[in-house]
Amino acid sequence: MYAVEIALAAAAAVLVVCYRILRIGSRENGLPPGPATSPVFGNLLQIPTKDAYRRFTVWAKDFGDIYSLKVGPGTIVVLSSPAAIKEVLDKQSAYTSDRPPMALADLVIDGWSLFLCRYSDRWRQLRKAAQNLLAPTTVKQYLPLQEAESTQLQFDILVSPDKFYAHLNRFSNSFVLAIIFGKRSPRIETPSAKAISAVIVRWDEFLGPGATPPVDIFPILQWIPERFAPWIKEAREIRRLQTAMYSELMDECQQRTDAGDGNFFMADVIRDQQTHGMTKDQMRHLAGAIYEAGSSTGSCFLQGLVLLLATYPEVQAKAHAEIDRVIGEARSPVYDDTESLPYVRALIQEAHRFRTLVPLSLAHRATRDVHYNGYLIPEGATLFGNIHAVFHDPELFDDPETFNPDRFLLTQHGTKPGVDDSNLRSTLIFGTGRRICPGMHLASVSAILATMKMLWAFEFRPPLDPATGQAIKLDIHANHGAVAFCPIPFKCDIRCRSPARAEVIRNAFKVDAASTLSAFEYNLSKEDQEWLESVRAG
Ligand code: HEM
Repeated sequence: MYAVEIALAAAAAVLVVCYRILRIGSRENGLPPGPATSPVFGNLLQIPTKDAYRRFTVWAKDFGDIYSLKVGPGTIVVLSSPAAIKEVLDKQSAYTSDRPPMALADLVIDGWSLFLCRYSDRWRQLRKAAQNLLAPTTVKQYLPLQEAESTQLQFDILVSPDKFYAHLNRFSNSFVLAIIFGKRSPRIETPSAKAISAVIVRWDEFLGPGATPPVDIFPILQWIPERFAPWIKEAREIRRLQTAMYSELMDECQQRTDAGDGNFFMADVIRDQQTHGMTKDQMRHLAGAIYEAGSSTGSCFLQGLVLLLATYPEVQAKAHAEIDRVIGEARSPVYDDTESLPYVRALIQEAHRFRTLVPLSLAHRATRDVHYNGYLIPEGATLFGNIHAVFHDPELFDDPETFNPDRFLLTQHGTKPGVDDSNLRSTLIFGTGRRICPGMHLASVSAILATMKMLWAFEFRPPLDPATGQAIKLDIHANHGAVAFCPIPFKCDIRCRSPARAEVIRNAFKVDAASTLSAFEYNLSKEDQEWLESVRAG
């Protein structure tokens, strides 16, 4: 009899445990609606590891501007309208500015990456230091260097148009490297720049969805023995490579600072080490994170822009016409021309809308219960501001799948005339609340300079099929990258618009840009030096 009671109690206990396990992944009461869940996994298996933002936007159509996804025991809340994003991520940013924990990423950066850092005193410390580099007033000082680097961009594309994709990488990386570490990379083959890019690609892949097991959702996965967990080996290797390359750059900065040289960010950070209260390792992380966040975003945007220009010749023709009318052929555009080129500005806004660079922004995390429209966003929930869904909402934008810069000439945010756009802001592409991109001023200047100069100089066409002579259709939606939406390398038929323009570019690169650029040509390789001497003398 006694044995039967024990057996019944054990069976009941097993049932309760099974019930509890199977309840994992179910949507709790009060959460916003969302797609049906499966036991244990919730919606985890429905979230694609590639281009998840597309599925997120489809779900926004099905479930509205706030919906939830269950990933195991965790909750994701996706906000897909300007009002929801403003209310939750901007206005309540005191409670929605954390980042989700990333145990595996921390094996690489020890929690010291500005863009992945938890909302904490550490983040405030990093952000304050970054502000010194990226505040609008400081950014103005970089204008001569940005002008000169974009002149080199014109020169590089003129000389080897087939390598335009790599030239855009160099342009973006070199400039950010120069303002942080006081050292530019003059060629796409510059050895240090190549090494840094390779590590950044590896790190980006490591952070990509599906690249590593979801240990933050199912902590039990952390106990997988290291010999069966290649991702741990990869984390250690990335950490080793990052440490080696940033330490080398930091050591150079230290030597220059000691020698009284150093009109660049890391020199200031080293000089003010006491004020910033950071160790050498932490300074290295600060510099590395800003470099990683700032270099590839710029090139991804410009590569996407070239893709769009080649695909939409009628848009390109309008931009050319405006530039020709305002600037003419005798000189290349400069930053001060921006105000006189409304169509080019609209083109940049539309490129950001159409190919939203960071479609889901970066994940935020709620640090306390937050409410929106009667729904609960529980403490600990991961939050995504689905910028892509906003920019592709047919209620807001006329024919959103058409690339049409004119919409930004019609209304401030490109929305349909008469639509309430009071919750939109032009900086939405740069994220939200206290975590908004600190590099946005720098990025905006780089984008307009490079766009004006490329349009003035070149015509971009789809590549020709060597066998048929016919234009090859470009895929404007093919992309790679874990966070930023970057076009997969593609070919483009690029031609200088006239011999007179080619001459202006050559002179500007050899004469005007040389003195500005050479101030950042530090400790160059022999090959880099020889190349610079030959192109400047030539
Ligand atoms: C077109 C270019 C760029 C775009 C579209 C962009 C977009 C973004 C977005 C969406 C975020 C996430 C904001 C959030 O969590 O709500 C972000 C964060 C960040 N961006 Fe940018 N960015 C660009 C260029 C840059 C540049 C040039 C730099 C620096 C040189 C930079 C540095 C950062 C940093 C450090 C963060 C992390 C901020 C934090 O977590 O507090 N970005 N960016």
